[in-house]
Amino acid sequence: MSETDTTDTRAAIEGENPEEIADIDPEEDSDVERAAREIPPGRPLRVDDLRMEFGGLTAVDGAGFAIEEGSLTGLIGPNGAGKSTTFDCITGVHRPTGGSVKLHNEEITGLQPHEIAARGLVRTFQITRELQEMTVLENMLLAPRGQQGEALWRAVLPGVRRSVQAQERELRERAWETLEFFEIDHLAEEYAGNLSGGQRKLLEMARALLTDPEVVLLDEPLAGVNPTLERKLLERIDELREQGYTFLLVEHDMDVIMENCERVIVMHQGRVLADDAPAAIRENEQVIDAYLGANV
Ligand SMILES: Nc1ncnc2c1ncn2[C@@H]1O[C@H](COP(=O)(O)OP(=O)(O)OP(=O)(O)O)[C@@H](O)[C@H]1O
Repeated sequence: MSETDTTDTRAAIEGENPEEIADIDPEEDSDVERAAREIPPGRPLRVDDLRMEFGGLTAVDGAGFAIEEGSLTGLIGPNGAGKSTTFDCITGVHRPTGGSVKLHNEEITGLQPHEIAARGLVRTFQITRELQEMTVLENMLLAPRGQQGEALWRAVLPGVRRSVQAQERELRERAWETLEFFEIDHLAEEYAGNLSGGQRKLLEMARALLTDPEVVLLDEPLAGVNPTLERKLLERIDELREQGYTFLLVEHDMDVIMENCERVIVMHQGRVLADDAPAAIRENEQVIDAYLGANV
């Protein structure tokens, strides 16, 4: 392998051109290439050559990117570009038909959503009709998966009961702390269905964070949120980033993306068209042609 090849491989790994990663044949790897493809410690989430086909339709067509720890990265693209399907493949809602998703270098491709959540990657979910009939606090207590308390039989075993009770207590404390963090603790006894659109978005975020994730995928968290709550939500995201949480955000509001994300990934027809800082994205001719046009 020539020095130029090595440089190109490293450039691809550093995220300068993630699409190049798909061109590397794993069978042909040297030790140097294999070592270089390990996720650097600062990149908890990595997607390589991701594909998702529904019958004859290719929704995701070899998408690849890596996300920096503690970052807020935007994922944008025109309708049907494959953003939601990419989220669904990362979080285990769909089993991708090709490619790989790694969390801290661990292969999580094709795992169930609760298995992925247990490893530290979650997404926000809309509060369903069923959850709307529960209080905010009940919504919080239902959120974490894989808690010992879920396995009821454990509670009847001697010795385990105490640990279940301790875990329940801890969960309640954490639920209250999280509600306070999002300033919706005063709504704890309110039915989720009575919350405003913005308050519901805060609850969705609070629920996701209760599992203590490292990486959080946000699917349009600001849709229908008034400017005051929008500011509050973005401030909370900033604080959480300082604590090391990592966010990947799908959002149609281009101002929010451009003003708050340090990096923007643009998808088009199932592929990554561009992956750069907002200022560079604004000026990228391909992006303007494919998507932004009059939006910037
Ligand atoms: N379950 C499914 N079965 C069949 N086709 C699907 C399915 N989910 C998505 N698609 C198709 O895959 C393509 C990508 O859709 P996707 O929802 O991922 O795009 P998107 O970028 O999130 O779009 P939007 O911004 O409109 O939400 C679309 O053509 C869509 O119709």
